[in-house]
Formats: sequence, C-alpha cells, structure tokens
Amino acid sequence: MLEVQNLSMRFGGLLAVDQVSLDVKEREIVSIIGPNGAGKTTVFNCMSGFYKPTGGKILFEGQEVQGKPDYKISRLGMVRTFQHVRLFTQMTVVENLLVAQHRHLNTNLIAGLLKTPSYRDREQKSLDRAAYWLERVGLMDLANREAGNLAYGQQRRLEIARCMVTEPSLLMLDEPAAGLNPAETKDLNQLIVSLKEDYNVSVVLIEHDMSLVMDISDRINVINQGRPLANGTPEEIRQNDDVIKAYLGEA
Ligand SMILES: Nc1ncnc2c1ncn2[C@@H]1O[C@H](COP(=O)(O)OP(=O)(O)OP(=O)(O)O)[C@@H](O)[C@H]1O
Repeated sequence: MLEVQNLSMRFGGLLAVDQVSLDVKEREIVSIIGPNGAGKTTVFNCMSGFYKPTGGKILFEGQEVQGKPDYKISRLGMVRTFQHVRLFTQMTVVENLLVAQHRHLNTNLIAGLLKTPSYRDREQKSLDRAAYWLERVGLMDLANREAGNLAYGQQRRLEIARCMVTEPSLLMLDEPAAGLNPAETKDLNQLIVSLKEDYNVSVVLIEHDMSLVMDISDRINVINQGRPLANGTPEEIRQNDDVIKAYLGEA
C-alpha cells in the first residue's frame, strides 16, 4: 500500500535523510527506529506532505504523493499524529473530532448555511463517528471537557481518535508512547494492535519505547544518521549486530 523509494531530504548542508526505502502492506505495523536525530521524523514529514523531499519517491496505493500538500495526502487516507500533541486545546474533546472531519471532507459552505438534508445527514454521521471513537478510546465521559485540560495520556488517545474519525487506511504515529506511564503504554499497545486487527488500518510507528516496538511491529526499519541500517522482523532486528552496536546497545 505504501512504498518509499530512495527518499532523501537535504536541509542546506545537512543530508538528514539519505536514500531511505521502506514499504508497508495492508494490515501491517511497521516501525521506524534509530537514535536521536537519525532522521525518523523527517521521513514522516516527507510522507505526510510537511516537507517536499529533495529526492526519491513515495507511492501510496500506486500513486506518487511526494511533494503533495498535507491535506491532499490525508484525504487519500494517510494521516498522522505528532511527536508533540497538537490538539485545538480550547475546544472541547468532541469538537476536536468534529473539526477534524470537517477539514477532511471539505464541507461545502453554502450547503452548511442552508442546512440541506445531505448536509444534516453528514453532520449526524460525523457525530456518530465522534461518539464511537470517544467510546473506543475511553474518553466519552470527557466529551465536553476542554481538550487542553485533559491529562497527557488522554490527549494522546484523543489525537489517535482524531485521526480515526477520518477513516484512514494508513496511520502514522510519531512517538505515541512518549510521556506515558507503563499502564498507559500497555493500553496504547492494545489500541494500536486493535486498529490493525479490527479496523484493517496499517500503522507506521516511530517510537523509542523498545518493548512496545518489539511487541507490536510486524517489521522494523532501522535508520542511523539518515541512512538505512537494517530492516526485518523484531527477532531479526534484535539479533542484528549493526543494530545492537548503533542503537540497542546504547539503551
Ligand atoms: N526543518 C529542519 N531544518 C534543518 N534541519 C532539520 C530540520 N528538521 C530536522 N532537521 C535535522 O535533521 C536531522 C534529523 O532530524 P529528525 O527530527 O528527523 O530526527 P529523529 O530521528 O526524528 O530524532 P528524534 O528521535 O530525536 O525525534 C537532525 O540533525 C535535525 O536537526
């Protein structure tokens, strides 16, 4: 479903990503790991349309998407979360989920003003989807709370719900376990696995929590100083000498 081919990204004199390739199949959880500054987030920023890569191709469902704006990429079904939670903090929890759907569907202003039947039907479906995902991530009781007042772990779950209401086929999660306690990380683990198993979503995961990565990944890509170092199953990665030297040995 996703193929990244020889992706490169240069910032002035710094080659932050150098010929990185990876692929993601339907219903797969693929992780990208590597030391700080390895270029993981830059790969995500290229995949999600935040950066226009300086080299290489990104194919989603066979279509080239490199250099396309982020809103077009997300409408194709490829959506992401951020390393630092980015919610509308002064809106309520449920409003965050409704706004995500409006932005995604490119709602027609005139239809909205006239409140046509099809518009009302879509509004109802948006509300239903919001309610479903609030229940699913355990935030229903907090639906009318300001998002900025939620605990950090709850904000992280809301971010995932905000992606899921747009019904993506590929979800990109940038360090979703950062700042979570062990119990919250366990919940997150189950949630990510269920996105794949129950909703047929493929997941690309950037994460420093190795036990989470090893536990849920179907395949892992390791990058080091912008360059691909290894890829394989968790078992293969665990035993790879280069990886142990460059990364796992550090931890
Ligand atoms: N917009 C930018 N302009 C200039 N340099 C950048 C930019 N974004 C990232 N970099 C540089 O690119 C390199 C890779 O950064 P990136 O954030 O992709 O690493 P990372 O693997 O995600 O790190 P971490 O695990 O710490 O989040 C770093 O040297 C970083 O300073």
